[in-house]
Amino acid sequence: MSISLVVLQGPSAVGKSTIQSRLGMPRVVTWTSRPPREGERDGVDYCFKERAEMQRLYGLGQMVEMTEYHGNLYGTPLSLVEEIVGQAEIRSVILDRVGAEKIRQLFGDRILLIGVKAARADCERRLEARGHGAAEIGVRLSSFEEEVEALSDCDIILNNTDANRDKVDALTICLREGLVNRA
Ligand SMILES: Nc1nc2c(ncn2[C@@H]2O[C@H](COP(=O)(O)OP(=O)(O)O)[C@@H](O)[C@H]2O)c(=O)[nH]1
Ligand SMILES: Nc1ncnc2c1ncn2[C@@H]1O[C@H](COP(=O)(O)OP(=O)(O)O)[C@@H](O)[C@H]1O
Repeated sequence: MSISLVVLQGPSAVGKSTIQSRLGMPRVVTWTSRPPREGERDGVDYCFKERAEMQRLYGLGQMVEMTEYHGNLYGTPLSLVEEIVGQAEIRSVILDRVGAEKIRQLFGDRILLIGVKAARADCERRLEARGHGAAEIGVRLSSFEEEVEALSDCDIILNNTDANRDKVDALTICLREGLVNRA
């Protein structure tokens, strides 16, 4: 087994970014038309792009995949995939189900697809703490159940509830050590 890319998938606020940062692997920074949240930096959290530019590049075949998620575009430009192929180091990326499926088609067994879930009530609390209002939380969690169901295609599912935090931390470290030592 030789993994090139770890993909994290799951509903809003289940803890994908938290787990990604604990994995400690270089991150693939994808593109979005969503405006940056407070504290997010262009080129670090996402490359923040105009919707029209993303659509134009998609039309030119320069995006490997692109998806509309709750009113915003998210996508992976071809250049990022070329970067992954050219590097020995394992990278990580956060994608929704559409992106994960496409990347799996391209990378086959070279991806490890980690599904992340949590209790809906935990996610609501986390989104509230992140400063989202009730309407925004409603939108972000409107596809919660379908997104959790879609995780059945993942290689591993981490149940990142508030109560499981320490367990998930420990598992994430095991995963990192196992993957990096095998690379
Ligand atoms: N297909 C695809 N999905 C992406 C990409 N980047 C991010 N996403 C997904 O977009 C969704 C929304 O991300 P974001 O707006 O950061 O909200 P959050 O999940 O609440 O932190 C998440 O489910 C991500 O998995 C991408 O390049 N391609
Ligand atoms: N197991 C956990 N228990 C409690 N809070 C958590 C847990 N995992 C993540 N969080 C917190 O939940 C919030 C959302 O996590 P984040 O990683 O940004 O989610 P996502 O990337 O899936 O939207 C953050 O404030 C994070 O610190």
